[in-house]
Amino acid sequence: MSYQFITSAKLPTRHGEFDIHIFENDAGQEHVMLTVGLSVAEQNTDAAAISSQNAPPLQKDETLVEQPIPLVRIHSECLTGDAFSSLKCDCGPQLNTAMQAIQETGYGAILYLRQEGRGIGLTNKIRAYALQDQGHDTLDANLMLGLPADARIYDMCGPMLAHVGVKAVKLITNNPDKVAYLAENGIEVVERVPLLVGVNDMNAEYLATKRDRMGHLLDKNINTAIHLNK
Ligand SMILES: Nc1nc2c(ncn2[C@@H]2O[C@H](COP(=O)(O)OP(=O)(O)OP(=O)(O)O)[C@@H](O)[C@H]2O)c(=O)[nH]1
Repeated sequence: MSYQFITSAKLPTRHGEFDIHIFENDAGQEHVMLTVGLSVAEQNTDAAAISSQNAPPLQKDETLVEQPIPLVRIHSECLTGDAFSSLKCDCGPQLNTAMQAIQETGYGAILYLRQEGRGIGLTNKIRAYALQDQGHDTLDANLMLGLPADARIYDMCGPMLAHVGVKAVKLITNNPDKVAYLAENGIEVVERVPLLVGVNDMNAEYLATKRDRMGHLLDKNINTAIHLNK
């Protein structure tokens, strides 16, 4: 699958102003990147394309100040959590906290990947929720539908980060798959920043299942974690 940068613009939010960049894959699926303090890598700008046709290659400026490592969140789409403030998961609070943290550092990105429901899509996620209403956990519900526990891929992250010249990150996640993907694809994860926010009575079991059955790096005491509920 190949991924193409399409367009970008400014996006003011209640957390501060981001640049929003749209990428599309061969199937026309759109992925989104929000950035703060990151510039489009020189080889990706129109100016660079023109200058490379007409001028000798640019020499690296030895006097350039080294940039800090950007704070990055790879976030999979969750319509119910991100838009409707669902209490069944921690997605909305995670997104908001990450956006705020990245604004505070002034240097980073959110990669918002359109793989709803861990990649099984919205309709199947709601089918899985119906099974969860009957008492099944988040993993078994997917399996009972004949679907993988997690159908996501992270292939788009490399090209998206390359667009803004990012080769090393501080990654906000509890999911070891994301760390492994980046490491296997030449993006250094200098630090994993854990994120446990928005814990409530309705999602504590969901988080415990992700910890106990899906390998997520979450503390033993999810129930006693600070309830930020941002
Ligand atoms: N199938 C299914 N998907 C869910 C359920 N609850 C949330 N999701 C989806 O799970 C995904 C969560 O993705 P992320 O926010 O990237 O989080 P993560 O993979 O748990 O890893 P972190 O980086 O630690 O947050 C989103 O695509 C949600 O739509 C559920 O019960 N079933």
